[in-house]
Amino acid sequence: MNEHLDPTNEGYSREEVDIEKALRPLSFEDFAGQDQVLENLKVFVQAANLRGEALDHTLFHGPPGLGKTTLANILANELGVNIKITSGPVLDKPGDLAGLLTNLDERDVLFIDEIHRLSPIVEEYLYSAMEDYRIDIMIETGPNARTVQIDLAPFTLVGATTRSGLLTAPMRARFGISSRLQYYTTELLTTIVQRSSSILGVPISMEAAIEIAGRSRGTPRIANALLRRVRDFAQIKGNGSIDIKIAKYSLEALHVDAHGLDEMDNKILATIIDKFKGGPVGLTTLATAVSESAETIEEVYEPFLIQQGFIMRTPRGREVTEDAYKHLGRVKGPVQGGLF
Ligand SMILES: Nc1ncnc2c1ncn2[C@@H]1O[C@H](COP(=O)(O)OP(=O)(O)OP(=O)(O)O)[C@@H](O)[C@H]1O
Ligand SMILES: [Mg+2]
Repeated sequence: MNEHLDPTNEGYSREEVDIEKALRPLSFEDFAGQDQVLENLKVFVQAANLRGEALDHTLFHGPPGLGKTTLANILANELGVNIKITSGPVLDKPGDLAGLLTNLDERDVLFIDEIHRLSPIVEEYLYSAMEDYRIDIMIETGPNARTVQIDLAPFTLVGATTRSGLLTAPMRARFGISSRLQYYTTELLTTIVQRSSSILGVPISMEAAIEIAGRSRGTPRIANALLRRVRDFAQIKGNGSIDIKIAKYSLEALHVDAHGLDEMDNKILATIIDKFKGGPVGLTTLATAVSESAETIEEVYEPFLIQQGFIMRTPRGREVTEDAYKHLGRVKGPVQGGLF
């Protein structure tokens, strides 16, 4: 989703990636929103610091761009430890993981992004590391090959996933702390846009910040990406500062939807309306119709559409609301009247 707005994607310049880094909050203090999650984490981190112990293994789940990676880094900062970063698909074999694990110092954070994509064999290998801080490693090869058990420094595994439904039960059970991140309100995103503008050194009016925030699909990553594009327009077509006029002009030029809905969001709504008379339609049927997996629809797209009041979940399936018809400029129900 919004891949073109994701600066971690290929095709983005070094500069964009650097900006992304500069905008990333580094402490609990800088991090806006997710109050409940943050409040709990602060307590757990303080307690771990007080006892000089490693923080419990922590799982962050929720849609893309809401701050999972950011929070993993913040945890390491607040614990005063190092962080090693890897991701599920990168860890091919247990040996890759062993190398990382044995290099961790006491209380360090090992961050595994996309943890639902670990191969089963690597995942299994991780269990004993998480539970007993112990792993088996193979030494020598051929006829002398044997495994020895080695102890690891007590560490914290931080896992992130957009698809918690794909995590295995044993994996999930090994996380002492599990937090689901929520979409951000326009108010929160407004403060994030203002903070980012001040880091970028671009003046922005309150009205403009609200406009950008409102079109960011509840997502800080999108808010920051839109801000950077609007900044380009302001510098080239305006006087460098962002007011409501240049903000609206730029968002129009970028074809950003008034609610920040992306292509797939709109496709889901249009499909329910056009192919299923507005619903209710079952999740798997809908998934097939829009060529996306049921899990992705359920975990990535639907929560935002429900939060925005475009979709309802009913016992018989998904239904669109009046607002969805309005948003797409459609008329609800059988066409009334007519010429004859
Ligand atoms: N609470 C926040 N306050 C300010 N900025 C934030 C916040 N959360 C996220 N951001 C910004 O949004 C960007 C995206 O966040 P992050 O990379 O942590 O998302 P993610 O949940 O890991 O996404 P993905 O699932 O795609 O990996 C960050 O670089 C950061 O600048
Ligand atoms: Mg991430």
